[in-house]
Amino acid sequence: ASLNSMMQANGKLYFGNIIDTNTMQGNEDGVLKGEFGMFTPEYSWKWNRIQPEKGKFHFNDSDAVMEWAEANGKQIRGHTLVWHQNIPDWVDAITDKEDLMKVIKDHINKAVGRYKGRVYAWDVVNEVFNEDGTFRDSVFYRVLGEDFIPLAFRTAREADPNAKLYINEYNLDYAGPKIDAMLNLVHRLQAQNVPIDAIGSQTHLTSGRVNEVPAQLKRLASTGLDIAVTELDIRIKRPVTPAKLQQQKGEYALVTKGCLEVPACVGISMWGVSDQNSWVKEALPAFGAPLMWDGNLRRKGAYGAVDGLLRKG
Ligand SMILES: OC[C@H]1CNC[C@@H](O)[C@@H]1O[C@@H]1O[C@H](CO)[C@@H](O[C@@H]2O[C@H](CO)[C@@H](O[C@@H]3O[C@H](CO)[C@@H](O)[C@H](O)[C@H]3O)[C@H](O)[C@H]2O)[C@H](O)[C@H]1O
Repeated sequence: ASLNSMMQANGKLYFGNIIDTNTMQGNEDGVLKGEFGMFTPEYSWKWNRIQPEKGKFHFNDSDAVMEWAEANGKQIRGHTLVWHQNIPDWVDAITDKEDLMKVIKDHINKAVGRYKGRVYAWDVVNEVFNEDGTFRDSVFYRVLGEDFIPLAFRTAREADPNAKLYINEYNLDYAGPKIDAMLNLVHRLQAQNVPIDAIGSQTHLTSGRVNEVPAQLKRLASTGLDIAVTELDIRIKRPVTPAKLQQQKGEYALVTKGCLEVPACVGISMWGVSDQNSWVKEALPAFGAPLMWDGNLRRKGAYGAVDGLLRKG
């Protein structure tokens, strides 16, 4: 039984992972198709890929990802529409309110409209907060303040009334000003009847700092929205040792159990298959071995822990 089918047997919608042009025909293809049911495009659906120049849209790679999913009976979580990273310079340079609102609406209408009725969800806004709970600096916040968030959600809802609309963020894994700010923002959006359906907790974790995850998932669920673990990996401070891998096993089980125990948690998505191809390798070289398969695509103890937990049901 696949992780996806066992997750469904436990009353959830999916167990997912990432996909993109670099992995669609790669050596992970078999594991991706065999284990996972929901896929998040790793980079080809981001603004700098879809609209690198104003008014010029490139959908070749994003179409290929959508067609790969449909050809293999898989679903897609669109990622991501409004994010401070991977923004072309022409967007970053905008200073006029009306101009930026028009540009945001146009981008969302084109990107969401193209896959209308074909995607399960969209990460509408991504990573809007600093660690201290203040809003992160971005062209969106600089020019429009917090208003870019309701604008993005309302536009996405009109463009695809069926897609689940997410706000997605990292480091919501422990109590502190960032998750407090997220909860307060969601309450403000709900009070304004902004069409937000769910909160995505990326869950990029550091081994040894995992224990609060279940409690924080419960807090996110207290908003009444769906929640999901959207980008799971648990990186280990180097050197990676058998004892640390043993600890990681328990941590993968704890996060999975944390989602199983919260009815509002619809599913878990991983951010990669093999340790070899993880973003952690380049971005955080002091850490390693964050995923459930090793560099030779052998299942790690982490896989066994999750598999065992889901089988127990
Ligand atoms: O940073 C990790 C997470 C954090 N949360 C949000 C989530 O979206 C983010 O994911 C990472 O987000 C990063 C920025 O978009 C992605 O990095 C992109 O990853 C792509 C594929 O490797 C890179 O594209 C390749 O770049 C190469 C050199 O520039 C080119 O030669 C390749 O043709 C091109 O495909 C992009 O430059 C690089 O920006 C990572 O794959 C992806 O794992």
